[in-house]
Amino acid sequence: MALSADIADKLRTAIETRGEAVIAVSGGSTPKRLFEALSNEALDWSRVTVTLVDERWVPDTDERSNARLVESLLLQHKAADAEFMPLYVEAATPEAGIAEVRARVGSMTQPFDVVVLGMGPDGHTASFFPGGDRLGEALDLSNTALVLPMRAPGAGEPRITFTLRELLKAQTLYLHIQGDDKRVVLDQAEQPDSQLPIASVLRHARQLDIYWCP
Ligand SMILES: O=C1O[C@H](COP(=O)(O)O)[C@@H](O)[C@H](O)[C@H]1O
Repeated sequence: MALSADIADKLRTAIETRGEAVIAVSGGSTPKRLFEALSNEALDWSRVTVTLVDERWVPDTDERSNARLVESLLLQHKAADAEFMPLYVEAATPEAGIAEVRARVGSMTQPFDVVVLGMGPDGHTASFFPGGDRLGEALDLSNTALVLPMRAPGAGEPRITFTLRELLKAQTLYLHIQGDDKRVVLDQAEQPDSQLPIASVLRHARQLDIYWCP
């Protein structure tokens, strides 16, 4: 509830200042209650664009789709008027669809006003997975690509993900995690020699607000 209220404030401020707001959210299981709360926040959702920080390469008819989660829980109630920019396009692989996705995400106002990252128990965030085939590229702060395909042993499907450089540009960056196990992973990531992907966010973020709940 606190994170939802905080995000809503940031979106309202962006709308007052620029006439629009852009938010990139994570998928997975953690954001469900956040999305339900956020979808009931009073603000001019018709001026808000919602996208994802990463996506599993499946259509939104698939239960694993992050877009499906956003559509079913966030783009409801007061937030039903928001515009959604999904990262999946109809192509057999993320490599085949990347040009279309790049054109789509390039049309959004950047930097984003709000980015909400999650974190998996393996220390991945967005689709920056340990052992990912393009992990180095995705975390390289000199890489100007907006999005990249990603494949990793622990990822299940092929993925598409915004790069770290793009996500760190956000006006407000949040990390949203739940449970004692993830708190332990976060503690590990805070060690100076940590190789966990989330450690790159902790090291390089100008500002990061961490929201944790049991
Ligand atoms: O696969 C993904 O996992 C992470 C973490 O998800 P959770 O189920 O542990 O909350 C998520 O942040 C990311 O967006 C998603 O694609």
